[in-house]
Amino acid sequence: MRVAAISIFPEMFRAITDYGVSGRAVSEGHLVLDCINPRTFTHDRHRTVDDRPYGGGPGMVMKAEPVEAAIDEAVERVGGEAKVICLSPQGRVLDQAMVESLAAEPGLVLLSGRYEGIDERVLESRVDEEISIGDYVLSGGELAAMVLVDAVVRQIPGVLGHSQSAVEDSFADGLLDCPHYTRPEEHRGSRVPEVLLGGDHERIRRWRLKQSLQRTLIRRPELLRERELTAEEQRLLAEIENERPD
Ligand SMILES: NC(=O)c1ccc(N[C@@H]2CC[C@@H](O)C2)nc1
Repeated sequence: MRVAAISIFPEMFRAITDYGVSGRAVSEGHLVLDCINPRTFTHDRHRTVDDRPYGGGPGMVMKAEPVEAAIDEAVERVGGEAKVICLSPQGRVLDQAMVESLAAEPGLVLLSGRYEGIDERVLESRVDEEISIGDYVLSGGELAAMVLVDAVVRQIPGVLGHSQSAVEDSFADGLLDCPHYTRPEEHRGSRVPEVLLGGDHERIRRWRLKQSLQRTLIRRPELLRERELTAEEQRLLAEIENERPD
């Protein structure tokens, strides 16, 4: 997948190109991430990318010209067919379904604003979609862009080894993840659940599914309302309801 990130702080993206799963995706060629700085497309001595807001008010606004020139360069780098996304609190909130659909795109241009935002004429004319990673304000779109790239890159075949299949990711099946344990069996007086110490894989699978259902019911019940439940999941939920303290 080819991604072009537009930001006045391109170095920030080392956080995903130089580490972990996304870093390996880059080194193995599953992900190509170009960073493009609007400042490159300024022509004044101070390389100005921002200016005061019409109508007054605090802060500065990113000028349309340098950002649009950066978008042109980004679309070319990505190879023409690119979805141009701006990260902002005004966007549709990212969820796993959107992540999976973005992973199917041939190329993405991710626009990260700073200051109070980007001149609206850029959003109107050059941005296909605004996406938010949640209902809170950040100082810039870069961290949101990196969250999106990390989630999307996990969906690319070959990025996660068999041992980490994205299919088993908690949100992949619409449930919260089950608890995880590793050695030692007893830690500060707390023991690993016995079922996990045995070798009965079917019993372990069922226990993990029940744990995921229980956690989802307790912490995020709205996720269950949206989800088709298998017969087995319905049975396990009934068991959970019967076991719940009154
Ligand atoms: N929740 C989010 O995804 C989000 C994205 C961007 C952002 N802040 C930038 C700074 C200026 C403007 O471009 C938007 N805050 C929150």
